Amino acid sequence: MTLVDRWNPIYRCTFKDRLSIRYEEALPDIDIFVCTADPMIEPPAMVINTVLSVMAYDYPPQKLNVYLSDDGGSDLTFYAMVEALSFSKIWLPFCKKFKVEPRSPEAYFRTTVLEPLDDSVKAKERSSMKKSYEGMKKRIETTTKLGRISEEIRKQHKGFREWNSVASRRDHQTILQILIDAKDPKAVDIEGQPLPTLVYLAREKRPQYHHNFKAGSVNALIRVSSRISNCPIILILDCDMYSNNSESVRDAVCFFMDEEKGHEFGFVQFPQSFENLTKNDVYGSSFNVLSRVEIQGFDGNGGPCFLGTGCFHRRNALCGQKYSDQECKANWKGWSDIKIEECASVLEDTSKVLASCTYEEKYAQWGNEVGLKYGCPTEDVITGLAIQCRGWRSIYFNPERKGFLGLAPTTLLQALVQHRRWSEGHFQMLVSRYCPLVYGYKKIPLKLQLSYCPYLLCAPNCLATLYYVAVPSLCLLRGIPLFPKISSAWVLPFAFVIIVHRAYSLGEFVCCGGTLQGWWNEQRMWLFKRISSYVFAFIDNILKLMGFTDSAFAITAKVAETDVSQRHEQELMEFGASSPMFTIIATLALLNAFCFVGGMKRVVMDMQIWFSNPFTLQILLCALLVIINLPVYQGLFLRKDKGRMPTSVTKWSLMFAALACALACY
Ligand SMILES: O=c1ccn([C@@H]2O[C@H](COP(=O)(O)OP(=O)(O)O[C@H]3O[C@H](CO)[C@@H](O)[C@H](O)[C@H]3O)[C@@H](O)[C@H]2O)c(=O)[nH]1
Ligand SMILES: [Mn+2]
Repeated sequence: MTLVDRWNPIYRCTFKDRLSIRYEEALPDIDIFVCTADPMIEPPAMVINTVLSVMAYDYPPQKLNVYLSDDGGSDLTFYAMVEALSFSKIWLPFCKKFKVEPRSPEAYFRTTVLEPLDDSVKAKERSSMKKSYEGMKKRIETTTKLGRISEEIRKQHKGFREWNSVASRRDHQTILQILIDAKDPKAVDIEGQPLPTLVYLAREKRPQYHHNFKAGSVNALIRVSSRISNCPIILILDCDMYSNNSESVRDAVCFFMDEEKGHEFGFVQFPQSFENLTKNDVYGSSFNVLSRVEIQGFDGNGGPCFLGTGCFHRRNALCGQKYSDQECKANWKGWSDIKIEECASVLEDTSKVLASCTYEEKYAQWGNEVGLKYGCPTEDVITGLAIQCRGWRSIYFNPERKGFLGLAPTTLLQALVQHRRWSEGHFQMLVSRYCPLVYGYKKIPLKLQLSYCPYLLCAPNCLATLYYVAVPSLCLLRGIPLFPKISSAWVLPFAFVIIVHRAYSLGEFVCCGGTLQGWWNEQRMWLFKRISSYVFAFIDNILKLMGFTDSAFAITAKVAETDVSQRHEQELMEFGASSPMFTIIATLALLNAFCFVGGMKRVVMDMQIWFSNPFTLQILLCALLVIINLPVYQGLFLRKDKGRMPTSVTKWSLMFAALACALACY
């Protein structure tokens, strides 16, 4: 299915030195959007690390504008931003002086502990910087734990007063605070260098208005930033995706400023990479093959999809402008020069209305033709497709040193819930008017339309998988042969395809930097996703089509309790919670174990050699399922830690599996 992505991969590189020589003065301004939604799931200390890492980009600071959208509307996050504001004054000069990498303080102090420090000046400055950072982190974490802001802190910034009138996180006015205003001559770091603009926004929330999750938040940012800085290039980031490479902005600008083709590019997508993966990646979330093979192929077919984070957009393209050859070519370097003169307090007052609930009622094209699209859990993919259909090309750039690093889920349930959201969004896209084959017809190349399809078809795929994990095994138990004998010539083509396909997948996985065990884990996740996430996504979609439910956005947790993260490091699969998804997984695992035992009994009693036994293939399939499910049996019966399967899941799944087997036998 994904063959179409493997035809014509494109690998890109940039020449940043030439960019500086030719265009250092003409570099475009950049708006950077960071989205956060909940101070408990996404700790403010982590959020500001992302913010600090992008403020410290190796780029003229007066050309950088960093916006944080806080859908949690939390003064705890705002407090962290106030702390970040003062910390940036020492952090940015430090980064530039010693060319520090990565520029998220947390990641820097964690990853470079072992680096030998022969340079004593650096050593001294670094340890004092570390102290300041840890002091700040401590203050933020204590406040977050406390859950409210003390009187003393309140006095630090006028912005805290806004929270006097906040009823709840779902019911409050727009809060907009320009924390650093680059036009203010006093906004400098300790060495007197200018600082990037820093803005905090919590858009208005009212219970009677749908807020459209991340898409709504990005769209509010697009409008607010258009008043404050209006930069031609926008970088969109999730709050956990810190910049791991201080030159990424220059990389992206290299594409947009390309003299021949630059004017055609709508967005430049970097891969999603993660910093918290274990060696063998138990939940198969590394996306190694995806980001090193498949999206490269997407690029070759006409441009990668938009992945929601780590992506540089051309503002015009994102805001609905159609690509037109002459027009765009004529002003490929003419980045808008409208300088905004108003001072921060005026801007704060006049821009608030842009983030209000009622604004989009008046301008209904938002969320439709303009900005990110609403109504789909994978708003990013749909939006990317729409931009491509407006004639823009997109670029995939996967540099040696990763541009951004984020956090992957650390428990099985979170991983499955994330895939449920994704597959639900994808399937929804397939059956909506945004189906690439319909929406993209004659607008984008056929091969690009086809490239989208394998991902969009995930959810309905669950039906075939459900059939193959249950029916052959039950038939084995009952004594109905389904597959040809292994001596039959019919077996050959199937065996050939299966073996070659899996061998190729293994080879590819290892070439992309995975391990053998990692591949095996991915096969298990492949199965689990198909029998749980995709099933629910499929059902949800059907219900939605019939108008019963509405899709939600379950935010992926970014922190785990100590014992959970310990088990994650030991690569123990984390069950822990009771969820219907686990019940399905456990039921099918047990069912196959029962059928395997029953099937073996039959074979032993029949005394037929395996070569001419009609059940050999069924037994093999069943055995394979038992082997791949080993961690499930462990979680059900052997483990004693908190990450084991909850007893209720064990009970129900035993009952269901026994019932199914009983029905099959009699
Ligand atoms: O109401 C909301 C919900 C989420 N977010 C933010 O959206 C981002 C992504 O959410 P997360 O829970 O981390 O979801 P993931 O599954 O990790 O996100 C992936 O998938 C999403 C689409 O499903 C994309 O939007 C993301 O960019 C992509 O990283 C986070 O920064 C959130 O703070 C909001 O701003 N408002
Ligand atoms: Mn995430």
